[in-house]
Amino acid sequence: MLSVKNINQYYGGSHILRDVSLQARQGQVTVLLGHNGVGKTTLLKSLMGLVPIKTGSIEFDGRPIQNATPYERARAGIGFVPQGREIFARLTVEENLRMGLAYKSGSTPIPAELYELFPVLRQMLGRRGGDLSGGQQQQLAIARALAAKPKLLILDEPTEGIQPSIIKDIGRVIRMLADRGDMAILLVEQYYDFAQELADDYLVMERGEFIARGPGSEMEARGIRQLVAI
Ligand SMILES: Nc1ncnc2c1ncn2[C@@H]1O[C@H](COP(=O)(O)OP(=O)(O)OP(=O)(O)O)[C@@H](O)[C@H]1O
Repeated sequence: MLSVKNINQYYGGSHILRDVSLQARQGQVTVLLGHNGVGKTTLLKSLMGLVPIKTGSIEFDGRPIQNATPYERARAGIGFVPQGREIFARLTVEENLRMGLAYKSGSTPIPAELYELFPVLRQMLGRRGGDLSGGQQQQLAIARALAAKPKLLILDEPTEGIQPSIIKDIGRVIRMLADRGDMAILLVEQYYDFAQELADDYLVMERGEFIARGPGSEMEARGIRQLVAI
């Protein structure tokens, strides 16, 4: 589904991503862990085309996309839930969901399934995004990314600052989407228990490189909890 090979990225003279390679497969949750500032968000932004890469290739659905614009990548089927959610505070919940369909034709309906995944959104359709709680905004950000039915869903720290009951709901949705088998999920996460529970595969980044990777079932035995502990 997603195949990334030897990406190198720089901010000015700082070498941020160093020969990063990874795969995200359909029906699986690939979890990326690492301390603050190691380059996780930069990697996700590189995958979305929001920051340029110097070298390396990104293949999605069998096609190279490393030169495509963010818009083209979204259109190709990549949904992105950014760190901090980036909800449009002055737009309603419904308008925020419609933004997820912005590149589709005007008559494309908001999939009803989104309200089954996140029932709270249906009750709040007319409310402004900025008036939602942090957890509700996170659910809205995920639903907005799902509106266009992506084949790859990328999430950047969806549990950050969110209360435990909503974290559980979000975890359930991520697992369910992966188990359905038609979507690949790439999850950046610092909350170890959440990451371990969801991971089919894991990657650990340090200073722009992967220092550990393997099946999620082996995370505990391989001491990944200690490796990423703050
Ligand atoms: N726009 C930018 N210009 C210059 N340097 C940047 C920029 N954005 C990030 N950096 C630097 O690149 C490095 C990687 O940052 P990045 O945000 O990718 O890390 P991260 O692993 O996602 O951290 P966090 O968990 O805190 O979000 C950091 O040293 C950061 O200071």
